Amino acid sequence: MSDAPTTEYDALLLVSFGGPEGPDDVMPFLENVTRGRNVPRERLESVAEHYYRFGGVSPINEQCRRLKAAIEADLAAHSIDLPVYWGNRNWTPYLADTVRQMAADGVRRAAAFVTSAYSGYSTHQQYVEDIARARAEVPEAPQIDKLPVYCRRSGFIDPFVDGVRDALARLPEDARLVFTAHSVPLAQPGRADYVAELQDVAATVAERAAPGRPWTLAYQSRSGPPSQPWLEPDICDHLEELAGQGVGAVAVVPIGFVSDHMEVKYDLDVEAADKAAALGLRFERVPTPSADPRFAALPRELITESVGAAPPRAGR
Ligand SMILES: CC1=C(CCC(=O)O)c2cc3nc(cc4[nH]c(cc5[nH]c(cc1n2)c(C)c5CCC(=O)O)c(CCC(=O)O)c4C)C(CCC(=O)O)=C3C
Ligand SMILES: [Fe+2]
Repeated sequence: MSDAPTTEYDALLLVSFGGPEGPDDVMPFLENVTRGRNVPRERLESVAEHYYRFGGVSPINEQCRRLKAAIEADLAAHSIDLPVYWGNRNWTPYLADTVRQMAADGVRRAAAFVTSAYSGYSTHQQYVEDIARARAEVPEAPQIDKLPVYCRRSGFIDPFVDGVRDALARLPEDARLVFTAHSVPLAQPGRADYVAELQDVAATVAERAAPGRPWTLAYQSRSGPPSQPWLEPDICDHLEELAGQGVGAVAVVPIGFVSDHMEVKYDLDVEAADKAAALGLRFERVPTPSADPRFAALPRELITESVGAAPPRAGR
């Protein structure tokens, strides 16, 4: 036994959504994501096209590899000896396989950092359920605690603040800020908490990066049957409305995402950017936190706080 203070955790598990890594992965991935969900066939086919346009490769896995490396670098810089594992809900490396490996390595209790910052069903509870399902598949699975929702933490907010300042510096004085997040059905459990957090994050980023500048919150990437109401306004409809009001430039801030997922690369960088061009709107898309060292420090900060003591030092 060492005298160093110990954490209750003996591993960190990075949990993400998962995405295809080639054209043959696209349909099986989409089937994994939508199993038991009410997503129309036409929607699946058009989303498949978004992936094919990028060679069937989602940016999310490379983002996870970079984030994992940045988290490892942060832990090492703080002399914290905690192995980092990575598992996905919907594609390889699957959560259950990672949990099996953790059990084989003797991990007893892990903290989970998920690549989604907010409360709500799609953004929080679904991750908790999928972690539980993966554990149920593995004999002697370690205990896995999801770390708290972190959307209000500076490690998440600060990179957006910097990005907004940079984007506005490239745009005319009257540019508007448009925050955007993934839409969800109005009936989805936890929707009110999700929206309240988004409004709070948007207000905080706007106030810090551009006090007094008008801003709005829009939604993107709607799916589900058209009869079902989802959070609005849609970003493209909203751009049209702004152009109609005489606005000439927008900085679009994807606060609903931690990295450049396909929803950012296609729904914003292609679809919304094309829409803006057609409307004669100047358009800048602000970067996501991605592998920013401030963001990569969050797992360590959250673990340290949850334990109320310093994590173990290397070489214990
Ligand atoms: C709130 C939210 C986030 C943000 C929080 C978080 O980051 O987790 C998010 C992230 C993501 N969603 C992703 C992909 C997909 N989501 C789908 C479908 C859906 N998303 C929903 C919500 C969210 N989704 C909902 C309510 C549905 C309807 C079906 C259902 O209720 O489940 C579908 C099916 C096709 C379609 O319907 O669009 C796909 C392919 C990827 C990977 C992207 C990549 O490859 O880079 C990521 C990061
Ligand atoms: Fe999604």
